[in-house]
Order: sequence, then structure tokens, then C-alpha cells
Amino acid sequence: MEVGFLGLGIMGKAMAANLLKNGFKVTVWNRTLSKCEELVEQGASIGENPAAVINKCKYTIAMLSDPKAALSVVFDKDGVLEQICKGKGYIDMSTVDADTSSKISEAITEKGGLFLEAPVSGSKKPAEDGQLVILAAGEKALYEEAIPAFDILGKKAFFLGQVGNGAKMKLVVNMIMGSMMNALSEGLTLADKSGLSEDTLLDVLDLGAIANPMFRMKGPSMIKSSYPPAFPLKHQQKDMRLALALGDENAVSMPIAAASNEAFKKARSMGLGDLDFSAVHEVVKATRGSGDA
Ligand SMILES: NC(=O)C1=CN([C@@H]2O[C@H](COP(=O)(O)OP(=O)(O)OC[C@H]3O[C@@H](n4cnc5c(N)ncnc54)[C@H](OP(=O)(O)O)[C@@H]3O)[C@@H](O)[C@H]2O)C=CC1
Ligand SMILES: O=CCCC(=O)O
Repeated sequence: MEVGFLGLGIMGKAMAANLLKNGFKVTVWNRTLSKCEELVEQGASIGENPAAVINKCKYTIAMLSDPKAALSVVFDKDGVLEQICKGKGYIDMSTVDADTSSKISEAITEKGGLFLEAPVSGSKKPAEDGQLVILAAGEKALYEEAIPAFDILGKKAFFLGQVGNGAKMKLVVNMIMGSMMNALSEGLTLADKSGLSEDTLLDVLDLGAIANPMFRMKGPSMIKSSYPPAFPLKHQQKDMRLALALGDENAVSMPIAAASNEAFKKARSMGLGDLDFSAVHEVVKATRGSGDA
């Protein structure tokens, strides 16, 4: 089966590689075309632009940074819309808001194509290991067609109904995750400033009711102020921003998420946007650990 793949960043590169390893023929495109080379070495073909990929493939997956990128790849010159038609599908796995997803869905449906949004939970390592959690919504027939690919990319796929529900679920999950990351940063800072061992704090957390893979994975490197990017901080801040907008629309007060968003914004202003989102720890250390104790 020939599938298209648009966007070979941290996630897209690992996902496309998994499809190739598991017997799919994959045609890739990335805005910075040189990033396609590694995938070509693994057996992929290159499409010269998104329209060319759509033209060649029965369905095409996209994994792009944000709403602006997702819209540009569909609506701009040589974009998805130029070639999408009856019998072809487009699956956007980027994290965007429901409005962006709906705009894309309407345009593709108008051309006779099928659309599915399918953002994912899980980061670089789960993407490499085919252990993502897929949050799909939209055209059920395309979801069913994509199940063999989802089985390779993920450990579980949810079908959540109408377009927008996948995007919203993803934003709710990442809002919780971003707030938890800030809570962990404050906890590590408080432990350190009050004379406790941060390593021991992580051990205690890991044995109790709030043990979780994120604290286990990110905690030790946060103590060392090491933030190699798995989930770039700029994307986490984008997700907090979009989740807060969803809160606005639904009149849900979210003071914890709002405060966490401020910390991610501050981190971006300090030039930490391309590091892992755990680099928000630098902001928390600087602003909340500055007493005279
Ligand atoms: N990293 C993670 O842990 C996770 C990320 N996500 C989500 O997945 C998506 C991708 O994340 P990730 O791979 O980490 O991000 P990266 O920043 O590593 O990659 C972003 C990709 O988007 C492309 N892109 C950016 N702007 C444009 C544009 N205007 N037109 C065309 N292409 C563009 C980039 O192309 P170029 O190479 O040319 O810059 C690149 O291929 C995001 O929505 C993110 O929130 C979801 C789950 C986990
Ligand atoms: O959007 C990024 C999510 C990262 C994760 O689920 O670990």
C-alpha cells in the first residue's frame, strides 16, 4: 500500500520510518526537503510538494508543527487541495485546534476527498517504538482504511466521532500534562531549596499514587538541567494556548493551566522554545526559587 507522509520533524520522521519498516511503501515530503534524505535511505520515495504526494497515494498522513503549518500545507500553492479528490484520503495527525481541523475537513470534503484528524499522545520514543495513542475523529471509512497503519504507529486508536473531537481530546490531555510538568518543576525546586534530595523526591513520587512515566522519564534529566528535545517547548506552549482558547469558548475557568502557560511563554522568551518542554524547569527555578533561604 502506497501512503503519503508530509512533515518529517521529530515525530513524522519516526512514524514514517516505522511504516517503511513494516512493509508500507511511503512517499514523503518535508518543507525542508533535505530532511527527506534519511527516509529515502530507508526506502521512501520523495514527492516534490504536498500536491504531488496526494496525487500518488491513496491516503496521506500529515504531522506538522501547528495550525499555521497545517493550513498552509493544505491551502497554499502546490498544496493538498490541488490533488485531493474522490477515492483519496487525508489524515492530519498534527496537534491543532478544532477550528483548524474543521476548515481542512470542509475543504477536503468539498473536493470529494475523505478527512480524518488523528492527533497522538506519546512522544519521540513511543513514536519510534510504534506505541502512540491515536485520537481519531472524522470520516469513519477512512479510519477503518487506516487501521493497518495505526496498528504500526500506535498501541491503541480511539475513534471519537465528529471532526474536532480528536483535536479537543488532545488539547485537554496536553493541558493536563503541561500543568503537571510545572507542578513537578515546583516540587523539585522546593525540595532543593528546602534542603532535600531531588533524586529522593523522584524515588518517593515513583512509589506513590502519582507515579507516572513522565516524572520517571523527565525528572532525572531536569535535575541535571538537561533538556534534549523530545517534545519541543514551543509546541507545548502552543497546546496550552489552544487549550485555554477551548476553555474560553466553553466558559471553563482554568487558573492552573493559565499559570502554566505563563511559565511556558516565559521560557520561550528566554530562548528555550526548541528545547524539550521540561526546560520550563529553568523558569520555575529562576522565578520561584529565588528566596534568601
Ligand atoms: N514531539 C512530540 O513529542 C509530539 C508532538 N506532537 C505534535 O506533532 C506535531 C509535530 O511535532 P514534532 O515532530 O515534534 O515537531 P517538529 O518541530 O520536530 O517538526 C515540525 C514539522 O512541521 C513542519 N513545518 C513547520 N512549519 C511548516 C510550514 N509552514 N509549512 C510546512 N511545514 C511546516 C516542519 O518542517 P521543517 O523541517 O521544514 O521545519 C517539520 O516537518 C506538532 O503538532 C506537535 O504538537 C504530538 C505528540 C508528541
Ligand atoms: O504532544 C505531545 C505529547 C507528548 C507525550 O504525550 O508524551
